[in-house]
Amino acid sequence: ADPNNGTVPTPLTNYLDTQYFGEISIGSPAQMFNVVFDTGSANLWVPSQRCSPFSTACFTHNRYDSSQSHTHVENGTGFSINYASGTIRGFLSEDVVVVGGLPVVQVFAEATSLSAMPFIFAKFDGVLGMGYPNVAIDGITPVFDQIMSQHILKEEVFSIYYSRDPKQSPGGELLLGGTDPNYYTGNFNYLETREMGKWEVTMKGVAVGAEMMFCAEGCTAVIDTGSSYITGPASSVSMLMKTIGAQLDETGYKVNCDTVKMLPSVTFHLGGQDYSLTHEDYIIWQSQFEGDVCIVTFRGLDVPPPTGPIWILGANFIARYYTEFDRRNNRIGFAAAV
Ligand SMILES: CCN(C(=O)c1cnc(C)nc1NCc1ccco1)[C@H]1CCCNC1
Repeated sequence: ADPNNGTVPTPLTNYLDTQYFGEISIGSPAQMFNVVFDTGSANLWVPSQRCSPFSTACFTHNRYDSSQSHTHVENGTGFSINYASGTIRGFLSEDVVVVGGLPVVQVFAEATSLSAMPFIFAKFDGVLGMGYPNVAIDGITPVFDQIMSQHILKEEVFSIYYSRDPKQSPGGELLLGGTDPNYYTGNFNYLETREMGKWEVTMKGVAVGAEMMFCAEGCTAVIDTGSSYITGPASSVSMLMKTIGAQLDETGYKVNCDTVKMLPSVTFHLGGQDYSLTHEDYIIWQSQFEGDVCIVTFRGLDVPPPTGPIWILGANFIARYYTEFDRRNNRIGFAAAV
């Protein structure tokens, strides 16, 4: 009998409340990798043993060596993926991938070049896309679709918990097949995904304090478990930051730590519900030797049409609102995280 009754948990590591990743294995014998479970993309990639020695981001991470795996199947098709934040190039391979103890035969990309920015800062090795198949590059069937076709999950959903306390262990949980009552309270509120095949919803407004400031006529919000921050159109975010007195420097927005307690909440109107973040949720307070630094976890990002303009709700939002991604009903559920 299945001890997890049709659900499969994977504990996640929380790195500074900005990177959350879990362990998978690829190949036989198992080669271990830390990956981000990313609803903002739909492909699996890990660094390759064959990556160029000049790719700093490559040799500082675990690399897949196909010559050491007797279940490896050659493919060789070219692969490249461009995130707003960086580029990955490589080629396709097939091997046994194990997620939460579940083996699937999976086509994935061996990355032979990773842009130094941002991947030299990555504590994870690769990315496991949890997006829909129609956004998968090279038309590859994503890992979660492979798992669904095994008909072992109680429900065709997966849920994500991100801890806000860097000292808490585990720092989060991916649960395939259901939701985990240990990590949320109250009921779920559901939103239909806006467009088939993307983890995005229609947002009805963004308020600062009690005042509606953006997206009053409606806009798109992507729920991206692989993004650290909340991003919005650069002009809107810069107005929002001015309202809370934040200054932009080369690493992002910061506020004077003395003002943090008085900062207003920022509220996202989604599906008839208000999802508010307080300063506890959107400020990362770092004590550094030259004094405390208070980072605002919002970033300006202009995504070009037709995809943009969009808001991206990332880890800081998910840490406050436990999120269920429902492939059966094409909807996203939010509940208050514990
Ligand atoms: C993974 C690539 N992503 C990042 O935003 C990103 C980049 N570089 C670093 C160093 N970290 C990132 N995310 C850390 C993280 C883990 C969980 C929450 O945030 C995005 C690209 C767009 C699709 N969605 C994912």
